[in-house]
Parts: sequence; structure tokens; C-alpha cells
Amino acid sequence: MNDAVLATAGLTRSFTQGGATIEVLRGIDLAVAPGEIVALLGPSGSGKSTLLQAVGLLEGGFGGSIRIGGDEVSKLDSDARTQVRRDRIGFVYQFHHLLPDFSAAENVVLPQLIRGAEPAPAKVRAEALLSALGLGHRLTHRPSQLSGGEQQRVAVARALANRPALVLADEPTGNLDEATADIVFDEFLRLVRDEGSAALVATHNERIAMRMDRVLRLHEGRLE
Ligand SMILES: Nc1ncnc2c1ncn2[C@@H]1O[C@H](COP(=O)(O)OP(=O)(O)OP(=O)(O)O)[C@@H](O)[C@H]1O
Repeated sequence: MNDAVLATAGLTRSFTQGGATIEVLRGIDLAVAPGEIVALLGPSGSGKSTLLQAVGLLEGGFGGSIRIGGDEVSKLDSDARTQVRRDRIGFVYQFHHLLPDFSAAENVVLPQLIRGAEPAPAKVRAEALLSALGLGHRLTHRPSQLSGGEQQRVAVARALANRPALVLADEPTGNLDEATADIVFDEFLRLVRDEGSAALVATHNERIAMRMDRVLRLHEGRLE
């Protein structure tokens, strides 16, 4: 797929521990189209996080090719990788990783300022995203003053703040009870679609995976 937001070819990763080598990724070929929301489904330990860390350019040590927006990014130096992450990728993790001393709105403004946005439009964008997630009345709350579901919504808004072409999410609702997880995941899907971003979402939850456009199954280091 030439116009893919994300494409990998022959992606491999192994870890050596105690003299033994485990091949966690054994040649992953995948492509995510613009605006497409793809589930990466697999049991615990199947390598979902390892794959997301590779395509998110968070870790080195991988073999094979990673293209983001058509550009080969697997061999870039650390500064160039940081730039690709900042400009083109939004991340949502199982735990929110919000900055505890900043308000909900500030947590969504900051990544925009780091990317060079002016404060006033960055604030407008943060408030619009948070309002779209039902948090218009929680803008000045700090993470510790928010519920788990609210914290995760702020993390979703932060991931989308810079209009990334690609969102990478690792068990984005894995830390929430089932009812809250369903609601927050629905909101995540709706907002990602409204924003026109593509997403690759790791989950071990079949029910959540079925709500996405397509499901990739990771098994013994390969996609089925
Ligand atoms: N830094 C590391 N050193 C050694 N082994 C590692 C390292 N990181 C991951 N692994 C191993 O790679 C395998 C895949 O781990 P990974 O976290 O990618 O799985 P996962 O599918 O995301 O699991 P979970 O759903 O439990 O988060 C596991 O067997 C894990 O122990």
C-alpha cells in the first residue's frame, strides 16, 4: 500500500535473556490506510507492546522496514525519530501518564506548544477536544482530581492535539472497569474518526477489537 500512513515489512525483534534468545516479532508485514482504525489483537506476551514501541519509534533494536507516511523511518537518528513522533504520531497508553502538576487543559496545550503552536489557538484546540469528550467542565482540574475514565479521556485529547496522521494506542482502556472502558472507547473511536486520524490499537479484548475497522491477530510473532 503506497499511500499507507504506516507500513512495516519484515519487522523483527528478539530479546536475549539468560543466554536464551526469544524471537518476539518474526517478520511483521502490515499496512494501515489513512483514517483506518485497526485492532492489534493478541494474548498477553504475544508482542503487541513490542510492535507498538517499534512503529512508534520508541525503541531501537528492530530489523526490517518501517514507513510512516511513505517515509522510511527505521534507520533515522534519535533527533529525527523524535521529530517524526512529535509531528505525526499520537500515543495513548494503558496508564494516562498525564503531568500531575498541570491541569487537564494544560496537558493538552503543552504538546502543541512543544511543536511550535501559539498559546491562544493551542488553548482553543485543547478546550474543543476536551469538550468533545465531555470534559468541558473539567478543564482546570488536575489529573488527581479526575476519575480514571476522565484521566484517560484527557490522554486521548492529548494524543490528538497535534492532529497526528497516526494514533498508537496500547490497551487504552485496559485500566478501566468494563462499563467505563466501553464508554471511553466509544468516545475514542468517535473522536479519532472525526479527526480523520488512523489508529493502531493493541488490545487483548476481542469485544473491543471487533468495534474497529479491521483486526490483526498476533500469534507467535507473526500476524495470522
Ligand atoms: N526488554 C525486554 N527484555 C526481554 N524480554 C522482553 C522485553 N520486552 C518484552 N519482552 C518479552 O517479549 C514478549 C512480548 O512482550 P510484549 O510486552 O510486547 O507483549 P504484549 O502482547 O504487549 O503483552 P501484554 O498484553 O501483557 O502487555 C514477552 O515474552 C516479554 O517477556
